[in-house]
Amino acid sequence: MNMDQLKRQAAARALEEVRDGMQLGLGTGSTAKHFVELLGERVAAGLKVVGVPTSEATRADAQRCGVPLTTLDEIDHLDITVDGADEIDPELNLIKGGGGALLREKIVAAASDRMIVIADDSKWVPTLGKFPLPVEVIPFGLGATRRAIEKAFADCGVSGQMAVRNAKDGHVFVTDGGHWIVDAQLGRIADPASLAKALSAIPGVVEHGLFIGLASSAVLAGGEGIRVIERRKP
Ligand SMILES: O=C(CO)[C@H](O)[C@H](O)COP(=O)(O)O
Repeated sequence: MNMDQLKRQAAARALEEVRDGMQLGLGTGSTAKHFVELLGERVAAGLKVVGVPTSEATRADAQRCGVPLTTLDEIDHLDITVDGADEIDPELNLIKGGGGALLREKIVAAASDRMIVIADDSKWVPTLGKFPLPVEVIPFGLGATRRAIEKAFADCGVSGQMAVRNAKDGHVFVTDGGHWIVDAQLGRIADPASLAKALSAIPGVVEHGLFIGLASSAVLAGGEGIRVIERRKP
């Protein structure tokens, strides 16, 4: 089974948790796209749900698949968000933002009763950090923000190269919110919760890709089948 089939399997398993009448957060990325497509098939067959997309790309996919959409201004909570991840550790802390949608993804996940992470099992890691950590920043004052980020890294015992993300056309990648992303190659993040806190305190940082304590469960599809991992209660 190839990677894409594994992603679809994980998405199909998460879909089993969806019930009639639910309000859903719709993630971003290739795995989340499978979920939106499968959800669209269920909607066509009569399932009643509404979704809040975490990016303009997912909005377009959901519209194409016939999934009714709403906003977090029109409803007061979401039952489940289903989203992918770039890395998942055994505490179900995540690195997200490889697709650049981390800000809306975090807002939507935080507004949800449950967040189900769907992935092929290559995303499962003992410690976060091999995947470059995305930090969404305001372009104004970027030099000062970068220095503050470097200090936060040093205070948290990590270091690594940072680069402003470019889009495929070679221009700076601009998020749906009009911000830039700095990707940081940290290698190993021993204490992701402390780093998340330190980054959140920097004025020019809009959001970062560390999702701490947000995921309720992870559905991992691999060659041996599907594993569902529930987050341990604190
Ligand atoms: O965080 C994300 C987008 O901002 C994605 O969920 C993450 O990058 C995983 O993507 P994929 O399912 O394509 O591997």
